Amino acid sequence: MRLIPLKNLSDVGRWSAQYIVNKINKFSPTKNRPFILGLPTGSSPLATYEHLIALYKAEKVSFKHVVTFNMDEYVGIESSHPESYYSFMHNNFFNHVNIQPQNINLLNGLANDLEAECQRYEDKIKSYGKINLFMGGVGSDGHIAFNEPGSSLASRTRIKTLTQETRIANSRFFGNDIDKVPKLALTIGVATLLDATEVLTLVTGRHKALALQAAVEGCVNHLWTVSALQLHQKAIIVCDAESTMELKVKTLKYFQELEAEHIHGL
Ligand SMILES: N[C@@H]1[C@@H](O)[C@H](O)[C@@H](COP(=O)(O)O)O[C@@H]1O
Repeated sequence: MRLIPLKNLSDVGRWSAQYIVNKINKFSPTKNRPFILGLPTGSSPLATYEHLIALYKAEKVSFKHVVTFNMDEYVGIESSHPESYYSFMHNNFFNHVNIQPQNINLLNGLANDLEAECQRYEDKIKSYGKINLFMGGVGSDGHIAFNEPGSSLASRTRIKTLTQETRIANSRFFGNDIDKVPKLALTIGVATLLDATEVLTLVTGRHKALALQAAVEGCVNHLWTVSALQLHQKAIIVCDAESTMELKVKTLKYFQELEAEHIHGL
């Protein structure tokens, strides 16, 4: 695991966006060999999307041959609902870059057969081989995508019941009314995420400090699904200073020293 401790959310956004752009450019994607990028929603990636859009506008990157797969979607709300992950992604990223609509993949939380929809998604990911880079965030309870505490670390894309903690956290997007927050979601599984060639996780804010501790210092454990990143060959966590509050001084110093020595830059 590589831990990149930075100062604040803006630095996390800038670093992660530049990392993604470098990966896309190095890959030199074409129509027949697109770059496959996994994406999250939430507050954590907003700065990253802003920087990605700025880099696109500065002609430092093209998304023409990038295919995206989002991590998750609520069940039961229209894609046109302002808080659907479909709306979030279009408003905050897709509408501002040159991605081709047919290259955008999102789970359909209104599908008649939700299980078939999850299988379709897994099959579509597999049809591309591997996701080259999956960016994600983490919930304050350590969930990745919507893999809530107790999710199987071998899980695949499926329907999940959201915990009270997640619904309370996400009620800020629904006028602080928990009754308006969907109770179910479709989400990629932990194993789906771990299949990606690289996983880039963004962790910011003091309320994520226990989740970061579980990810870096804890045991691999299904109650903190983010800890499964320890099983991945190429996991990078980019975090701000606030989120490191629960890490041992020694742990933080170790990763800071490693990064200072890092000779490959980004
Ligand atoms: N399903 C999403 C996760 O993918 C996200 O990582 C988490 C944290 O969101 P935020 O970045 O807003 O703290 O919230 C939701 O539960």
